[in-house]
Amino acid sequence: MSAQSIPFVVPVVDISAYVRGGTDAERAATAGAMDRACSSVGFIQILGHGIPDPVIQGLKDGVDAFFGQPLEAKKEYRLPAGVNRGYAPPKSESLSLSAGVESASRMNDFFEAFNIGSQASDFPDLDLSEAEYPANAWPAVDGFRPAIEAYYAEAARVARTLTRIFADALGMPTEHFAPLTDHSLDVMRMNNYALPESTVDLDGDLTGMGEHTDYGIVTVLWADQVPGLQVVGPDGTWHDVAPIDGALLVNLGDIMGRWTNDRWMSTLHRVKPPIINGTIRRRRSVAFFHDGNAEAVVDALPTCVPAGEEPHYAPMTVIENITAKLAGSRNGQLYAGAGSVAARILAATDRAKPPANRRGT
Ligand SMILES: O=C(O)CCC(=O)C(=O)O
Ligand SMILES: [Fe+2]
Repeated sequence: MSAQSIPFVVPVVDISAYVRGGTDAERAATAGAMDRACSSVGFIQILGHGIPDPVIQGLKDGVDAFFGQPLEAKKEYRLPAGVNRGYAPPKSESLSLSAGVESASRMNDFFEAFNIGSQASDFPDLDLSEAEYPANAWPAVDGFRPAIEAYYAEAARVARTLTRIFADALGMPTEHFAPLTDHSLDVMRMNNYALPESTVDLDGDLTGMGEHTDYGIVTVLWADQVPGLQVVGPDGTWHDVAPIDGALLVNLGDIMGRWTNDRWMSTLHRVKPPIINGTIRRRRSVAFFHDGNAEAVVDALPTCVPAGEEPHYAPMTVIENITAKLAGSRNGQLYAGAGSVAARILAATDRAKPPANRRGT
């Protein structure tokens, strides 16, 4: 069967054997399913994550309360460029630049976002840099902080559980990633895709969030079921993806690609929310990026480099990779080192366009 004729499915993996505890055989089955999912699609629907429904409801309510404020109120929570915290208004980022690809219209991603993450003060015993682990800026919105912190703690737990499954799936000791992620640079980005009616220019190059790969180890994504998220499948074309009931989406970031020497790949994705009767259908998502300790060196795992072969990438620290990617998305500097990510975007884009010389067929 050719790659073109394989139907695109995002595999579903139930991780309860690791969340609630299971037998060795159950955990081995989960790790095997994870390996197949990560080697083929790089996006996974996970069930059995154990996040209580009220925590997810609190997250949705908090996101609605924050983004429901007037733009001017939200802008109070804007932090200086380069600080990955606080409010990011629409059109302040261009994700495709992070991946080393020029977008047709720079800084045209219309999502607005609010970011929180791990702070130096969370680790008083370590001498962490405030620049790398900046302090959060909490908005004065009733109930927002406790609700968002409750979900953040759950997402962090799920991300760490995933790294244990990954270690088993890759033939490494289960706790291999623990010392590399004990003060992980984690960021949680709450995304709101909406534009006031009067600002929607349907002739423009309207992008919810430009094509990109995530930067870190793994992303745990809560999203509502409004369509918009698209993922490049093994056939090189874009496919719509929405979470099934009760599931979180999980996708691998570039660091996992480096650790696994491309046995697993960070998967390209973008967001194009539907436009119905001239208005954008509002869509929300919350991405928890688990990126690893800033100074952790990312070098191919020994189980992922066949005997006699060289690793595909030179060692790099977590912070070096994240800094280069953020310079792309935030400051408009093309990340020339994005390598295979840029090549994959260009290939996917080309395939999606009709051939130039085809007319009227
Ligand atoms: O909105 C989504 O579903 C995806 C968001 C995303 O890709 C990101 O924040 O990196
Ligand atoms: Fe993403």
